[in-house]
This record gives sequence, structure tokens and C-alpha cells, in this order.
Amino acid sequence: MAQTDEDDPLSWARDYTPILAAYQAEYGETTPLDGYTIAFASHLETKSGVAIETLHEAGADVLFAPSEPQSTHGPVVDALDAREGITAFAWEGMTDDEFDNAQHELLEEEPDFILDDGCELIAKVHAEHPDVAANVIGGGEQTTAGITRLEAMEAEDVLQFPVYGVNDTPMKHFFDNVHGTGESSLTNIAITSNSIIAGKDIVVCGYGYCGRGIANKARELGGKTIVTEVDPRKALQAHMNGHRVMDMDEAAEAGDLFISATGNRDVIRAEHFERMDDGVILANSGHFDVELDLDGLEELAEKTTTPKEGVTRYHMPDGRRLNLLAEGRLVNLTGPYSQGHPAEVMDTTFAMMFVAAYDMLVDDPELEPGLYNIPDRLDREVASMKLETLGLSTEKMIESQRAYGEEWEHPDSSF
Ligand SMILES: NC(=O)c1ccc[n+]([C@@H]2O[C@H](COP(=O)([O-])OP(=O)(O)OC[C@H]3O[C@@H](n4cnc5c(N)ncnc54)[C@H](O)[C@@H]3O)[C@@H](O)[C@H]2O)c1
Repeated sequence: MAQTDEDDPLSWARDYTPILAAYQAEYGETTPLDGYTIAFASHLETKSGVAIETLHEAGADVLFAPSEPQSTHGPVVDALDAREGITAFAWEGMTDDEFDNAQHELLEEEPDFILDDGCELIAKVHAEHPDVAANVIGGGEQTTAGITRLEAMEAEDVLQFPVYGVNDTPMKHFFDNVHGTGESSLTNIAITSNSIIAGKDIVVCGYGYCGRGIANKARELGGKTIVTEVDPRKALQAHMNGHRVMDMDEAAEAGDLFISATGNRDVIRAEHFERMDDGVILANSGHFDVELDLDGLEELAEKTTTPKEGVTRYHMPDGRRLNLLAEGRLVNLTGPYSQGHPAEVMDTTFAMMFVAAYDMLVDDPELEPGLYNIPDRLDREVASMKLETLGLSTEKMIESQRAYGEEWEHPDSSF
């Protein structure tokens, strides 16, 4: 019997991921990934579920594990694991140790290709399963934190296979990081805290792609935004975009809501917590839960309570209460109501991951081990497809325009 909306947890997300649907329709016939086993690590929820089923429809056996222990949606895992050719190394409510062990168990199955999030599988296969790494054909990495680790691996010359830095493409940066993280972080902060963005002094730490999305959208909602940055050009950009720019000491005293999105650690720490007002809200949107110094916060507090699901309240000896959302983990993915990025945005990110695997496995560019930018033509192809699914058309250059771009003398101009 065909599945209904009620018993198919991917049904809703599928409607909002038209590029993946198009790949399923096209490659479901030809199964170009037949014979390959692909390891897939991601936050396990409905959109990544559609990505996993797309790889499977295209012929691959898929082994999947979470990239964060707390962001797994059990019904999605169970529905995928029930299909032949898809194996879960995940369940909802995993401990950190179980998360770690499951990734090792997955790698022992000797995947041919690794699509990663945070470089968890790629780092582990190199560090602890070198025999498996030696036979991996290639990989793709979808997030900034993972690229940072891959750059460190590349600098040490330890990478055993080529990896496409899917994160570092315009299609990922400009849509997933800016709009996806921007919207979903603010939505989840508002829902978890049941408080308003408008009128609040909102401190955004980091003005990279994610921080820019969060800060600009917070201001559009009526927030009075403050940006902290270590990079002077980013700080200047934030200033010219109308945000107040200050260092963390000053921002700690000014903010009502703090959101970190740097990919760095100890961005907000004890000396800053000590300056904050009673009732402030603290959230992290960066990949790892080290952006806020939680050990420092714990040491300062005399006790913690849970005034609301998803909120840990730290009681300071002087009576101030600091409210931490989602235990300092990714607020848009691990809070009690979190569903991650909007599906339309993940459609493009997972399409880029799909083409990364397709390009290396099927088109075989014969790359040496190392970290590579994904070819620009693939990025453009995904952009064109997204526009097509949205029913939008672009201008086509006429011949005289193409020629104009190629000449330097410009004989027709009047000056
Ligand atoms: N929440 C999500 O769903 C989601 C989605 C995509 C990326 N991410 C994660 O968000 C983080 C940021 O990603 P990005 O793409 O914006 O990276 P990015 O490199 O574009 O931006 C990070 C910015 O933080 C700044 N920074 C570094 N240390 C700082 C500090 N101590 N104080 C203030 N600023 C500091 C850097 O100068 C940089 O401008 C990464 O960990 C990434 O993996 C999260």
C-alpha cells in the first residue's frame, strides 16, 4: 500500500525540495551511483532524509550517522533504516559516546565516498581507520567548521583522498549560511524563549555568512543590533550596514540577547558573563558547542534551573539570571522545537552535496588527494535548476554583449 502523508515523515519536506525531486526522477531511471556505498553525516531530520533517499534512488547504498548527537529526529531515521540499501547508525537521544561509537561502526563498513558535516567522519577515518581511508574515492563537506578542519588536514598533508569543499560555493554560502541560518536561528530563539526580537539589543558575535544573515534579519524584525568581530574588514562591513560595532566587553553590558556564529571557541566567557544584565538570553548558532564558555558559566553560577523546556537558567550569586538556550548547542537544530533550516534552502545545499558525489564517482575528474573547490559549472547548474523550479528566468546575453565583455579598446564609446 502506498504511504500516506501521515505515515511518511519525509512527505512535507519532499514538496519543498524540488531539485532533489528532479534528481530522483532523472537518476531513479539510470541509477548512475549503482555499486557505490556512500557514507552520509548530517543533522538527521526530514531534509537530510530526502537527500539520503535521493542518493539511494540514484543507485547508491547509503550508510548514515548524525553530525550532532542531539539533532536527530527518530521517525526519519526509522523510516529510512527500514529501506533496503539504507543503514542507520543513529537513533534519537544518543549520548556523546554512542554518537562517537556509531560513527566508527559506520566507517568499519568501508564506504567508497563520504558526504560529511563538520568533518566528523573524514577526520575519524583518517585518524582511526587508515585502511578504510586508503580505499575511499572521495568526499564532500557541507559546513564551515568542517572546512576549517580539512584545511588543517591539508596543511599537514594527511588527506588520503580528494574532498570537495561544498561549503565554499556561492550556492551554499549565500543561501544556506546567510538565509537558512539567519531565519532558522531567530525563529528558534523566538519560539524557545517565547520572547520578541523587536526592540531588543541583540549582540551577534561574528559577521561572516551566518552572522550577517542573523544580524540583518534581526534588524529587519526591529532588533537593535550590535556586532562583535575580530576581522577589521568584517567589522567595517557591519558598521556600514548599520549595525553598532563594539568589543565583547562593551557588548556584554549592552545586550539583551546574544547569538554566537563564529566557528571559534570561548567567544563569550566568564569576564563577559560577569558584565551581563539579569535576564539575558544566550544562544549559539556555530557548529560546535564551544563558542560560549559553558564551564566558565557553570563555575560562576551557584545553581541552575529549567524555567522552560530548552532553557537552562544560571543563577549568579548576585541575583542575576542568565538564560542559555539549547545547552549552547546549535540553537536552530537542537532546541526542543528546532527543525533546522527551511527546506527550500537545504534543497540547494543537498543538491550541491549530490553533485559533488556524482562528479567524483561518475564523471571522475581524477583528482589527487586534497581539498578542492567544487567546479563553478556545477554551482551554476544547481542555481539554474533552482530558478527553473521557482519559475524564474534569467536574461540571456546577446552576441554584442558577449563581444563587448571580451574587447578592451571599446571603439564605439564617445570618450
Ligand atoms: N547553525 C547552522 O545551521 C549553521 C549553518 C552553517 C554554518 N554554521 C556554522 O556557523 C559558524 C560560522 O559560519 P560562517 O559560514 O558564518 O563562517 P565565516 O567564516 O564566514 O564567519 C565567521 C566569522 O566569525 C569571526 N570571528 C572569529 N572569531 C571571532 C570572535 N572571537 N569574536 C567575533 N568574531 C569572530 C570571523 O572573523 C568571521 O568573520 C561555523 O561554525 C559554521 O560551521 C552553522
